[in-house]
Amino acid sequence: MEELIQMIHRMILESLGLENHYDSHTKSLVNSMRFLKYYKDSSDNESSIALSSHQDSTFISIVCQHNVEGLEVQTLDGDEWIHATPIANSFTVLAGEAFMAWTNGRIRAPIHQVKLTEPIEKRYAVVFSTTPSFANDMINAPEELVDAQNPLLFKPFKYYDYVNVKEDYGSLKAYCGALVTISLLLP
Ligand SMILES: O=C(O)CCC(=O)C(=O)O
Ligand SMILES: [Fe+2]
Repeated sequence: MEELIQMIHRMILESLGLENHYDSHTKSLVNSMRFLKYYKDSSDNESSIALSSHQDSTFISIVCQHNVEGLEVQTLDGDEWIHATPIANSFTVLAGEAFMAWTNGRIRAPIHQVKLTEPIEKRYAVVFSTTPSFANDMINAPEELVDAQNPLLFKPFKYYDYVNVKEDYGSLKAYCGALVTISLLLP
């Protein structure tokens, strides 16, 4: 799994022309694995939200749904939820806020949720994630990704400081979004 995660990081960095950052970037990662179990009340005939909508804080999360659907990803315009239908022998990869900030918004952290619909009563999932290491958790977009057309979107921040207060702020933008000034040229 670690190999797969590293490969995904490499593919993202290569697609952004950041090969020279690969070694320092991968050295600053830690891997984690979570086992999740969801229940739906059997008296509840409607679909129910088992995990409310959120953006992951991580760099990436690899979700294995064990062939029981439920993961839904919101479209960018916020109008629709796309079902991430489980496919045998495959995983769903989600980018998180750490990657969104580090790539200066090139990689988006989608809003997602878990919804259980009839007849599902129980669901297991395994999530493998990468986050910054405790020793080096500063998230600072490489200068190659910041220019006049792509101003810095998030001020440099310490990842674990943010994770500790994430619930109070509600979004990374509210925590450290950089002010984008728009100058109007009046005639
Ligand atoms: O259970 C899933 O499919 C997704 C879990 C998830 O989004 C999370 O743990 O952050
Ligand atoms: Fe998530």
